[in-house]
Amino acid sequence: MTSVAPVILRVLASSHTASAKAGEIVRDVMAKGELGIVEKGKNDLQTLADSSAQKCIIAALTKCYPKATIIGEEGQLALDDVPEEWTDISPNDEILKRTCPKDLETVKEEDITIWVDPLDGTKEYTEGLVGHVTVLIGMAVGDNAVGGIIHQPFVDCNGTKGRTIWGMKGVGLGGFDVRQPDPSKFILTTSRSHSNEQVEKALKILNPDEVIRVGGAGYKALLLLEGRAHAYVFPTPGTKRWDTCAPEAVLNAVGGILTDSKGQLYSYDRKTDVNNRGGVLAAYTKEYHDRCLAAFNQ
Ligand SMILES: Nc1ncnc2c1ncn2[C@@H]1O[C@H](COP(=O)(O)OS(=O)(=O)O)[C@@H](OP(=O)(O)O)[C@H]1O
Ligand SMILES: [Mg+2]
Ligand SMILES: [Mg+2]
Ligand SMILES: [Mg+2]
Repeated sequence: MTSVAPVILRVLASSHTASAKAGEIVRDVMAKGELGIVEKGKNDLQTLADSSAQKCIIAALTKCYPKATIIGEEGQLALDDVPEEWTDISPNDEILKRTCPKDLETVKEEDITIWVDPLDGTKEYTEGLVGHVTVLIGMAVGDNAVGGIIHQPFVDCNGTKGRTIWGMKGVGLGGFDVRQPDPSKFILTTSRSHSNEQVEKALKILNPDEVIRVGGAGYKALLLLEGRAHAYVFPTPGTKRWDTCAPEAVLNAVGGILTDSKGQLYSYDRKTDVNNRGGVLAAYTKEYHDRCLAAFNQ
């Protein structure tokens, strides 16, 4: 009899495939050109791609893991019109072959909370800045973000459309080569479309050599892992738990950190308030996270 991988690894492996399917949907909506933009709130958009990609991910993961809790940015969407092929996913083999960390081996399906942001960087998507767009699927056990997928629908990888980066603490990172940032520089990344006075004040205090303004929490986390920025700074409310769960887990997989702007970890428990009220401060290394905290506390 072949042994079955622990459920947390299987959820990560299935999420890998679901994110790629969602990415295909995001590309298809863009190719058809009918985005169906609706304004959910102030400077907060939803398109047909956001809702369709969420339906795909939630329908697929619910089918495989009915006892897990799944929370999606776009709320409760009816799943009765989801085409069969959107849910016909097989888990990623490379992830299934990995050794599960001891402390996650006994996690049960019902202990897992899955945070889904079907399209991170919607504002940028509607403006054609598709390189900023990611599909985010984060896995939490109790308060902790333990696994994450960051899928880039518009980045090609080895001849296939879309690139999927995955991470799990104690397992590592896949789909991406991390690079250290230039130690002689200090480069920050922040929001392109949701900045405000508080953010600009913090950037001034940190006095960076450069500020890279891009869309999406997922894309900003990738800039950290690519060594293009030293810290992700957004010291104001706006992002939600589905924006940060996957980026936090992926950063954690290689020793990175994501907290609020005071250095406090967020809880990803299913019952938590979804708002990241304390903002976001993230870095690939503790050194740069500490440097920002020290500057804020002066
Ligand atoms: N003020 C405000 N109001 C509503 N929503 C907000 C706000 N600030 C950030 N966000 C959401 O956070 C996601 C990332 O946005 P940004 O890249 O602009 O900013 S951030 O620096 O990552 O916070 C992005 O998520 P998606 O909705 O998934 O695209 C934003 O909608
Ligand atoms: Mg949104
Ligand atoms: Mg988002
Ligand atoms: Mg979104």
